[in-house]
Amino acid sequence: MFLLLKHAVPQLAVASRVRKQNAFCAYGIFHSAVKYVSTQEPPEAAGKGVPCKQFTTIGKILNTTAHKRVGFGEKISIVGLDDIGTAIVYTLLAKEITQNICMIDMNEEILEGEHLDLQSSAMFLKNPKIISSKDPADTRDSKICVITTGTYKGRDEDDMDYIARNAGIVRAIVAPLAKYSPNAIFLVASEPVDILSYVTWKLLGIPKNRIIGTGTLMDTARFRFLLGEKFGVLPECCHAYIIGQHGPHYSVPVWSSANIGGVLLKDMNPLIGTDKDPECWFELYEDAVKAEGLVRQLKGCASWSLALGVANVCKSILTNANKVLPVSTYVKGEHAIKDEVFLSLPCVVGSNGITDVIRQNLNDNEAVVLRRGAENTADLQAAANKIIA
Ligand SMILES: NC(=O)c1ccc[n+]([C@@H]2O[C@H](COP(=O)([O-])OP(=O)(O)OC[C@H]3O[C@@H](n4cnc5c(N)ncnc54)[C@H](O)[C@@H]3O)[C@@H](O)[C@H]2O)c1
Repeated sequence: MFLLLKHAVPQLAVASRVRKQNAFCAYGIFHSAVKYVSTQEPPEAAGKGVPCKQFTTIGKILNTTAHKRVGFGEKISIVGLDDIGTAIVYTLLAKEITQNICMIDMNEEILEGEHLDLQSSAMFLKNPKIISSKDPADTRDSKICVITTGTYKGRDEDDMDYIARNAGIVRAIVAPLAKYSPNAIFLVASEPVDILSYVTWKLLGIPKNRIIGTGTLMDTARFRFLLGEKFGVLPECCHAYIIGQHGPHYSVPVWSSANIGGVLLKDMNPLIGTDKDPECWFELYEDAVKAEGLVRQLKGCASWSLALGVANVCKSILTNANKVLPVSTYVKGEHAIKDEVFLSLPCVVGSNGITDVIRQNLNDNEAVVLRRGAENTADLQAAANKIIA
């Protein structure tokens, strides 16, 4: 079932949009007379009580008075529908994590285009229910709201200006989302992800277990990929984490507990991860955290990998799988962190969001870098605090 249009009616005043409108009419979905295409409602009679011929035909074939009940599963709303948001929607549908999606953006053309594209794939999916809208009211009763709105940092832009701008965007969207889905879990993917997770928590005042930032999930995924390549085993069998602040500056590769099949790498190579290691394993970490910037330089943004990561978190929530994932959470008090910040630690993710934080046995150096990242995040957060005060 595809629903659209209440809030995305094309602007007929613009010539090119008129052409687009006509093209869409062939599908009968963007025509103003057709508000909904629904598998749940029986066809209405057309005109003044005279049944439409088409519906008469349907009535000869089907018992149209019987309502067809379709189970769509729990609803996931994705806010921000450019490269990242679109990749997330596609991944959620293709991996059959939910059949109940709401796509929100302020750009009507993106909404229409993506909706039409996805509608064309209904035959290959499981007849999903997809709503496209500018109106946050359409996210009502979401189990998860994924935030991917944002802007990228300008080449010479000051950190504080960039943070303030993206905090302002989050401020504009999260309160209406929480109004319509008061029990939702908020999954923040927008950058800077740790600070925007904090901003979401501060603005909404909801329990911290219901705010999850993608944090170092992708740093860890890339780290495990590179380890897997070295050892010739699946990345998921490389038990290694990058924690702390997302990105290349204050994230922490936890070499002290990295293991393959229960064998600690540091037991085989006590210098592993240090700059004194003759095997230079620290380069794996450096490559992992630099990869996102490289992808961005080459193709705009790391959309597919992040989408799979987000889908993985969503699946753990919807199935109450209690997966342990390195995601951004409230960390004050963990590892002697004094600042009120969100950073990544291995977290247990289930139907209530983050239900536990794993207390890793970090070595002194790892704990120091983690705390330094917390201080740096708190300093940068000052720009966001001004916006949300
Ligand atoms: N967490 C990670 O690992 C990671 C990786 C890559 C990118 N990102 C971040 O993900 C975010 C999205 O990336 P993208 O390439 O899709 O970004 P983008 O800036 O191209 O797209 C953002 C979308 O949000 C929409 N939008 C902006 N303000 C809105 C509002 N108030 N209401 C509704 N829609 C609004 C825009 O119309 C646009 O479609 C960025 O913040 C980016 O930095 C995160």
